[in-house]
Amino acid sequence: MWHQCLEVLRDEFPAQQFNTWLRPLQSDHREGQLMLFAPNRFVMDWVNEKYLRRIEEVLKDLNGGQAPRVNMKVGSAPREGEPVKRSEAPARVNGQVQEEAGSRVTEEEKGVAATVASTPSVRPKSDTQRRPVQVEGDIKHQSFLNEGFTFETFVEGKSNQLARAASMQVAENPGGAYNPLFLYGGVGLGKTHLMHAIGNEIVRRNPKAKVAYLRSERFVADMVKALQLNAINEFKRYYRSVDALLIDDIQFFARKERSQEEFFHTFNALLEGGQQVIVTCDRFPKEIVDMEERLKSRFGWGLTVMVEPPELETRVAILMKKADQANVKLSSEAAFFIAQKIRSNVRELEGALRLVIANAHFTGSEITPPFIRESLKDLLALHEKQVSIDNIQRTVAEYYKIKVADLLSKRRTRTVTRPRQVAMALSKELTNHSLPEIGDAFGGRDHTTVLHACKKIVELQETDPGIREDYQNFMRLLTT
Ligand SMILES: Nc1ncnc2c1ncn2[C@@H]1O[C@H](COP(=O)(O)OP(=O)(O)OP(=O)(O)O)[C@@H](O)[C@H]1O
Repeated sequence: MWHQCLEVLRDEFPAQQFNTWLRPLQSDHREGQLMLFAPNRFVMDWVNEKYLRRIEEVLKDLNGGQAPRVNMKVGSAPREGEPVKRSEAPARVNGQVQEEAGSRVTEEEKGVAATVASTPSVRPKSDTQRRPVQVEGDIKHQSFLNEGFTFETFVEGKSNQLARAASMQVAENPGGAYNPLFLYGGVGLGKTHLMHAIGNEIVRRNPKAKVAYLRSERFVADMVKALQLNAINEFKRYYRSVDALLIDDIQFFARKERSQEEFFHTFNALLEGGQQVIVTCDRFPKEIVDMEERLKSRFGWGLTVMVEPPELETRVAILMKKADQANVKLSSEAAFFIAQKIRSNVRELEGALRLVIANAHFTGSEITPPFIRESLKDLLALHEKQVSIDNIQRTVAEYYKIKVADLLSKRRTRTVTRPRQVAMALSKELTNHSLPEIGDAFGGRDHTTVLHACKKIVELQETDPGIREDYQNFMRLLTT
């Protein structure tokens, strides 16, 4: 019955919502009671609040008007014949992990140390006001939280609602239920902003809290330096002494084996001590290549949330807010015009607004759509040249003489699946969208389906000259 219920809900809710909240639920039906298992508390609370009523209604319909009792729990469903038990609570980590000599520092790690060490401190991404975080310990470097990156300055929209809510929860209860918090998504979408917002909020609530923010390069550089100076114990002590460790752009640890190992132990020690860990990454943990499995799986213990590209209304709201912060009057017509043209990410959106404001300032002009068009001429020309998933779908459908709707449909006949896989592989190669975003754009498919399609097409290009030729044709059609 739960599977039937899911089928009904799948048609009712947008794919993103369905995949985030409903699909991960597992069920166990016994003695007139349906137990739903959520992967973590956050999902459970959200489903309880937003979807449970509808779930009960659907179940009632499916059950001939009689509603089964529905309860929710954190954990996973017991297998056939197994008693119901609470599981999934992260197995506690042994803080006293045996730290053998382990991996050696790679040449790449040494290279990072050479470049990062020459910078005096961790540089925040923006030049706005910055505040040193209280840090102690023997490693004397500064780490900064950007004071301008707060929850108040973060504009909420559908695309970041969940990430914002989760971040807020962590800020209110660091080291609590959502540890670690893993924020992921494409470039310039606000992950760093949210991470700083959490740090700022933790310090606001508890001025004594020790919060360390750093990009992963800094961690690598500090570690290499500590090893060179025979000060690895100080390094460990420092990183393990913080109340919250915020590490930005963790994908940078790929191939840096010694850093991964060191981070793994730090991570375990912090979780064990009830200290909060927050990590950002440009992709879903399982998709990070050249990263140890044990580290990737540990990322998934707390809460993993995606920040998506903002939809039009959110882009407009962000522009209005940024203009307001800069004390510039921006009409909603002008904001709408920019938001419609710049769809890639918030950083570019901000850049475009800055350019328009500077131009208006120098020329004394009013910010109108024609003025914006002129100011952003070069940027817009570049955007128009970029390949979109939409464009890829249209081109592929036309080439194979099928409909775009077929590519997005659930149909699994060969005439449709192969073109669909080709279109997915092209989307991965030619656009900046992540695997989950591409999956979404193909009728709400899972990111693993996209990954499989990409691998399949690489394989086929080796073995099937027809596919190889098609793929090369598409590359030509789409990029010239
Ligand atoms: N929802 C939002 N409201 C207000 N500002 C935002 C929002 N999202 C992003 N920004 C702004 O966009 C800029 C880029 O955001 P940020 O640096 O946090 O992106 P990111 O996801 O960490 O990118 P990267 O992956 O490149 O590190 C920042 O100036 C940030 O303030």
